Formats: sequence, C-alpha cells, structure tokens
Amino acid sequence: MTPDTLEIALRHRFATGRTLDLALSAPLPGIVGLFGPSGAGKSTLVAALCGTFRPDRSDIRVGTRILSGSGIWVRPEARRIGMVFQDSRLFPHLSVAGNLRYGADRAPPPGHAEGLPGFEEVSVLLGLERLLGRRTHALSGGERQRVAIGRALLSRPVLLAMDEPLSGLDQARRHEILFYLGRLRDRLLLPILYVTHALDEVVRLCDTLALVEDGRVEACGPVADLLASGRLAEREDASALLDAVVCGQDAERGLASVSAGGFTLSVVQPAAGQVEPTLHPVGTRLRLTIPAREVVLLRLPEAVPIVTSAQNMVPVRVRAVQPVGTDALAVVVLEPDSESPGAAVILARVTRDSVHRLGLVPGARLTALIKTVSIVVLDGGIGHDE
Ligand SMILES: Nc1ncnc2c1ncn2[C@@H]1O[C@H](COP(=O)(O)OP(=O)(O)OP(=O)(O)O)[C@@H](O)[C@H]1O
Repeated sequence: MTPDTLEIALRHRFATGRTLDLALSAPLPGIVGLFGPSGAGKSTLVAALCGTFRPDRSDIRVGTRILSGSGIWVRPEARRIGMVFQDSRLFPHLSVAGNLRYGADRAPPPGHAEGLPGFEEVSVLLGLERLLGRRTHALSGGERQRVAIGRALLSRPVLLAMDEPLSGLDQARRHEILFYLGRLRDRLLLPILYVTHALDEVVRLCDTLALVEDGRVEACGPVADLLASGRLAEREDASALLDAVVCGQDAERGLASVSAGGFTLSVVQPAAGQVEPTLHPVGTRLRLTIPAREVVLLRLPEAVPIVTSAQNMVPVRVRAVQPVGTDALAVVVLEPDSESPGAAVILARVTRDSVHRLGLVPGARLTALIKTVSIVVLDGGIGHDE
C-alpha cells in the first residue's frame, strides 16, 4: 500500500454459484474508470467500496485509510464515499439549495477533508447559482445530475463513486455534464471512481482505466496505454488519446498546431461544441482524441504534391496490426516516423484487404491522413507548459 493509491481486492461467491474476483490498484488523485459489459461486476465493486455490500473477502484502501481488510470493516456511513447514481435520487420536497445543504450537513467537522470546496464554490463549479431556489421537479436531467454531484461533493467525501451517472441523459446533456466533471477533475484533488459503458466518457475523463470482464479486472492502467495497446480495438469507437501542447496559433484560420507525442497536428480552435469556447494560448496542455475510423492510410510516391482538405498528413510507422474479431477489419497501431522520446500512438481502423494492399507490417512507413475536424480537443486546457 502507498499513501497515494486506491487499492481494491474482493472475492465473492453468490448463492447462485457466480463468483467475482476483482482487484485493482490506481494512483490517486485521479479518475479511475470501471469499464466493461453488463454483469461484469462493476456495480458490485462499487457497492463493496461503499460498504453497502459485504463480499466474502475484501481489502479496500483509499490512500492510507483502510475501509475493509486486516480485521477492519468500516460502516458504510463512516466511509465518507460520496455516491452519484444514474437516477439522481434528489429529495423532491427540498429545493436545489436544500438538497445541497443536505450534503453539507453530512460533512465531517472542520479539520477533515480540508481543501474541498464549500457551498458557494460548489454552486459556481457546477453552474448551479441560478437554480438554487428551484424545486427539483423543475430541473432538466442534466441539472438534476449536477445537483446530485454537488450534494455528494458537499458531504466532503474522500472519494466520489459515480455509477453510470450519464446513462439516462441525451447527448447534449451528457456533453454538459462531461464538461463539469472535467472541471472538477482539473480543479479538485478528489479521487473519483467512475463506472460507465461508454468509451467516450472514459477517454474524456479518466486517468486510469480498469477493464472489467466476467467477474475479473482484465487490465488496469493509464487510459492512453490501454487504448494504445489495442485491447479496445474490437470496439467500433476505438480511438487514441494523446497529450498535446499548443505550439502555434492561427486565429485567422481558426486553427492551432499542437505537438502530441512526436506528432505535429493541426486542430480546430476553439473546439466545436465546447461549453466555454476558448482559444488556448501557445504552451497550453490539451488532451486530444482521434477516432481510429477517421484515420486514412496512404502510400505516397516521393515528391508528389497532394492537395487535400485534410490538414494533417502525418508520416507514421506501423507498430502493430491488430485483427478485429472475425470481421474483415483490423486496427493498425501507428507511431511517429521519427525517433521521439515519449512517442504517442494513433490508431487506424482499416479493412484487412487494405492491410494486404498497403503491406501494413510492423516497421512499414507510410502517411496517415487525418481530417482536422476529426481530432477532438477535449474540453479545456489542463495546465500550461513552463
Ligand atoms: N445478489 C446477487 N445474487 C446472485 N448474483 C448476483 C447478485 N448480485 C450480482 N450478481 C451477479 O454478479 C455479476 C456482477 O453483477 P454487477 O451488477 O456487479 O455487474 P455490472 O458490471 O455492474 O453490470 P451492469 O453494467 O449491468 O450494471 C452478475 O453476473 C450478476 O448477475
């Protein structure tokens, strides 16, 4: 155990014979995504963390706090895990402010959980200032979830557990909440365990990803590494995640150039659909995601000028080719065609026919064509390079 990790290990056998053997370790603070199909064991793991379910065996630690194991079993109400569920579970007889105060009333006395925001700051962080007097039935689904998150935050938890908080929302509301969750991640040092079926939520929010399948954690590690490993290549929405730094602005054309793990890319600024559109100055660190299905691979004859609407023609080298299921498809893992320390990878989803036609074997050099509009700049800057 280190003071800065979340450690969960549990074993359980239900009366039906179904067994779960789930273990993960993740650095804190950060957002840990639990991702996997229905019935994999995600909700059981969250329930064990909160103490509402007691497995046959469990060792659960948040930093130096032991919640279970070593002869210890902390009561659920003493664990200080803030919960947010798919249905917001607000109190209908209370206003928004009343629901928030309910959370604040359950906070430990001053001296504990210092550093977490108070009522005013939570209202501002989650954009609730103008809703405080409203009854909860008069709120949209997205607003309800923001109140539920605020109520959980105000109880000053040591960890926030969110079980599919966006799955009941439409696409616009999902984006709205993702923006606010990204803001919480960037401004608070609060660990979050985040259960989801949606890969785009993992890519946008999470630092660590635990892949849960059939009662086991099949893999756990940094999100970008698991995406780059091709483990999620089977998915239609497979994508790469890159840390980038803005290295040039072209405000007139609405573009910025960024350096991302050895790739130089052109991205749209401000990103379409951002809740708070901003032009990120040179030096801003961003996260980008590039869907594998949006990347085209070319073999270009030397010195042939090509005019294309795609701004990004990137020299790449094949690192690996990952067959996708029984389909006639493959995902190609690509690295920059130049030695660069800390090189990132991008993924291209192609047909197996293209793999043969283009001679895509490890080490092959070619050009990746990426439409600028296909590169998603995730909300907000995440710091500034010194
Ligand atoms: N009380 C129970 N008795 C028997 N089996 C159970 C019980 N609770 C859960 N299970 C089984 O344990 C497994 C994990 O369930 P769990 O709800 O944790 O999955 P999940 O990954 O959260 O699924 P979903 O995404 O659908 O919520 C499933 O096979 C489920 O049927």
